[in-house]
Amino acid sequence: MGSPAPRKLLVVDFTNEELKPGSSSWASACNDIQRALENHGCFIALYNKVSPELDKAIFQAADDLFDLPTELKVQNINEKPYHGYIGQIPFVPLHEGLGIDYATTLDGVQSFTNLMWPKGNKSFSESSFSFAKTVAKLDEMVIKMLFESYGVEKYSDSHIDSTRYLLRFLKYRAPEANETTMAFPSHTDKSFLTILYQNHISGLEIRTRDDEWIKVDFPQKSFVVMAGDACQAWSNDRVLSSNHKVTMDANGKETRYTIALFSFLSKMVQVPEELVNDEKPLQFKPFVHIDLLNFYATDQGRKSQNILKDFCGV
Ligand SMILES: O=C(O)CCC(=O)C(=O)O
Ligand SMILES: [Fe+2]
Repeated sequence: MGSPAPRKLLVVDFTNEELKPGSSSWASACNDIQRALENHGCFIALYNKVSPELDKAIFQAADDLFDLPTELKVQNINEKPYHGYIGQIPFVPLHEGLGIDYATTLDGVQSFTNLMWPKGNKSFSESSFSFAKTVAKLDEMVIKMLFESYGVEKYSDSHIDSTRYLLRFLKYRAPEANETTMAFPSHTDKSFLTILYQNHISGLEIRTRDDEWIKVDFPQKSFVVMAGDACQAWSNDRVLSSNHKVTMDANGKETRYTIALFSFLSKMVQVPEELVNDEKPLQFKPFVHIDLLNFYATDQGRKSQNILKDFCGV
């Protein structure tokens, strides 16, 4: 057994202009990212490409979206599980969320915007599109670094080319007196990576490998980058897709918003042969990414204590 993972999350500084492939800061960031994703399944990214204007606009967009009548919001339907409207759930009363599929394409953002605002909403569509594109750049950089850290950078371009992004607007209202503070129950993400951006209200907690829950207080304007189950499978069980949940402060008065970018692969999720050896024999069979979500949406999938083993274990 190795030593226990440190309780503090690693911070990776993407604002460093020297962070270019081939530089020493790039190489050490690659190692840091691998270690963080293996130990905790997530890290904090300092990334300054979201301007103060875009930051303001994206939370304004969230306000405008959640202010719409419920009858309209429930029309955000997607055949892919957990992609559309989620809310009005009695045991998760604080939470509501909506998702823009194909959020880094104009078509994806336009069709969502037109569904919610038949007369259009330029500021909503522009800020959502711009935010998704900007955060997807961070996602791409993390993929490049993670792949390089494992010596399989030759696969990163084809991985990036077949990535689809889902942008979710997540709202957690403050609990009323004597109401539950559990705002989003414990789960692992089914994505490859998830990148979270929050307003000034925290609430995210993650469970470490040693089964300890840690509160994630990330500096304002920074991001949490988290590995999903597909990344854990791809890495042949090296990376951790950590359990996480959202808990609101019982005495808090303000709404928490999270804008989350989830990445999914449109090609097979497959362990690179370089990550299989005698010490680490193949753990998972190749699978179609969306089938993992479809499995999770079944009774068996939801009850599973080890979804990857049950879904695609060798
Ligand atoms: O709001 C957050 O910080 C976490 C959201 C989350 O875990 C999810 O949508 O999968
Ligand atoms: Fe999550």
